[in-house]
Amino acid sequence: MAGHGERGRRRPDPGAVQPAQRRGARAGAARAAGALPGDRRRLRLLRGAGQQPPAGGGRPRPHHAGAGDGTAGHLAARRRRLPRPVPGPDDAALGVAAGPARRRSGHRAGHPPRPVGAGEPVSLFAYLLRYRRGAFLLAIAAGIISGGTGAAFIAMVNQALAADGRPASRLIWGYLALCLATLFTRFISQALLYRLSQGAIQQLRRRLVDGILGAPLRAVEKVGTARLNSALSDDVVVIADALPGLPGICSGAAFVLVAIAYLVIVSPVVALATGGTVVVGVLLYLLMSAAGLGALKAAREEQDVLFGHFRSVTEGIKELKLHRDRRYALIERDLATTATAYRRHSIVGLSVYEGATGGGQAVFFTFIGLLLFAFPAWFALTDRTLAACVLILLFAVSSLQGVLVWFPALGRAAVALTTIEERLASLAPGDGEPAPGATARAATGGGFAGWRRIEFRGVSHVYPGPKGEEFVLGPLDLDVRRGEILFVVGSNGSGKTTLAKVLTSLYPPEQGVLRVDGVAVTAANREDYRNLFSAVFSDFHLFDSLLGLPAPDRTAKAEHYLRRLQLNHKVRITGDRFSTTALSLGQRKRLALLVAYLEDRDCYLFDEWAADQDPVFKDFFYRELLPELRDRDKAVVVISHDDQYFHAADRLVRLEYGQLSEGGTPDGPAMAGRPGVGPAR
Ligand SMILES: Nc1ncnc2c1ncn2[C@@H]1O[C@H](COP(=O)(O)OP(=O)(O)OP(=O)(O)O)[C@@H](O)[C@H]1O
Repeated sequence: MAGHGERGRRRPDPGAVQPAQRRGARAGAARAAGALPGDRRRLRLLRGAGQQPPAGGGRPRPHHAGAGDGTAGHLAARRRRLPRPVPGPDDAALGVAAGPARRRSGHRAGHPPRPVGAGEPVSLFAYLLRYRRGAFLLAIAAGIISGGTGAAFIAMVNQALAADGRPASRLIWGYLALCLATLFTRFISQALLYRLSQGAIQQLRRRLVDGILGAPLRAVEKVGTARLNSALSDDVVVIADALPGLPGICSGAAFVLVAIAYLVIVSPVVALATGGTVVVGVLLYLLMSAAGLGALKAAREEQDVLFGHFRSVTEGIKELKLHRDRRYALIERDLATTATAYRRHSIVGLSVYEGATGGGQAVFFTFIGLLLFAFPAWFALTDRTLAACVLILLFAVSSLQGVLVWFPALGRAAVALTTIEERLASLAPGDGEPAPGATARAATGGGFAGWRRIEFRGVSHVYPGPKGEEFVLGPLDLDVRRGEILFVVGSNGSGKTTLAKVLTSLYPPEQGVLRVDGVAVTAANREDYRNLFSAVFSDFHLFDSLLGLPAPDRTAKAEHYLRRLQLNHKVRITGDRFSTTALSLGQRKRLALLVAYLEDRDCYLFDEWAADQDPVFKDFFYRELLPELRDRDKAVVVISHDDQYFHAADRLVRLEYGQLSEGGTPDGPAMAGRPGVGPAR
């Protein structure tokens, strides 16, 4: 889009994103922690079988680190510039806190957690607690009981071993009851936590989708699709991968606690020493894992950069195949550098986590050694007490191992959650942006039925640019009328597409007013206003079905237009689905035009639609299709570089450097000598 239009009106932008910030933002995306293929397969199998990895031996899937995108200050600064939304009734109902990341959502599965500050880590436990406090506490309680019964089970084994002669029937029945209680509570805890965590994942995805759809287009453009895709697909998966660890963590921790409690009965001095050892082990673990978390965050920051390179590989495959040096530079320099940095941070992060886990275990084994070899000399412990203590501690260590092994996955999940919260925070809901679930009245164009004229008065839009410069569209005065074909022409980068986005109110005017028959377009009626338009932008997206179009006679109409657009030999419509969208660019644009026809809105906007059509169809478009729409009393706005068809316009306006030329009279060089181009009517 860069063109000499950029040289247009520039002025310093105090809030402009500076190059350093941009670099930070780019660098501030990432994934960490490379997965071991064997581990992935194993965990998938376990999950498929509805199991969790075995305590102690089970290893969570090492996946990606999640983390802040490394642009905490940048995001925080951006958030500060964004308007603070006013809490809506939905929010109150959902218990959503007012704040930058507050969502308006019809999704009722629990309360979206409060937004967090940039970089503030969000633990999975805290997230689930805020998501469904009651259910989560219940699941934790069941996990604790399950762990507790496990420890009681050990106590009973110990008693049975210590019993002289035949064990009492009370012990046998107690043993059976404990077996059942352990199995039952473990199942309940796991089932509850799986249910809860899957709901939380669904809600997280929904919050992201709602966040994207509820944010102003500019905010979404600024965050960038690569980062949003990475959050939607990758970060959510990282979190999902850590969730199966929760039941085992709860029961394992409970096991250790109950084991210590039992030790109090067996030997208070050993229990006290064990408690002290646990505190030392946990402190050591926390100290070491903090360093690991830092490395995982750094790896997560590399992830978005890496994803950007992957996108270059898939989307730029033709250019890369045709140019050896470019391919070499991308693969061997950019991609390799980022991949190496990502791998280095991941290895450091995961190794430190593993080291922390090993450190915790080492502390325990040292303690067991002390117990075996030093305690008998220091304290009066019988052989039987010593054996009982060692047995309990060995089980406790194995249980602890099962807990600690999940901690790297929890660390990555915390980083991923933080990243998602940061993305959501930078997608603050826009004033007048629709609640994503809203449909009905808006789809009909609502309050503007029977309108005749759209007016721009002093409308402007500013893109912050590099080095504090910016592109300014406007201030513009312009009318768009029904039953009229309006051409918007101008050189590359002069602001035509930007004007189209302002006209459709995808960019609400930053200054000036947009009116329909004298009624100002505001946040309250913006959704109705947008639904006046059918648009085919130059970077249009073609859905593979007639998504959202009313069913009555839809297929018959679609088939009619397929014939008119000469697509009937390529595409069929079954139900509401196109048989294919694997078409040439020109054909895809025709299919997008078909969808626009079926929408049957009052105002049609075509952004360089004909640019990819063959001469015959181009002629058909300008000479037949456009006049037909006008005759159906549609307002038709055509952005075009096809100067040989400018005569098809009823009125033509020219944009240069973001400014409309006087009166919209076509008098530029491209118009010289063209017939049929006249002044504004
Ligand atoms: N998302 C964006 N963020 C920042 N600047 C942008 C963005 N989109 C466009 N611009 C800048 O705004 C100016 C106008 O762009 P626009 O796409 O409106 O031009 P155009 O007239 O449609 O160009 P073309 O004829 O090449 O399609 C350009 O200088 C471009 O660099």
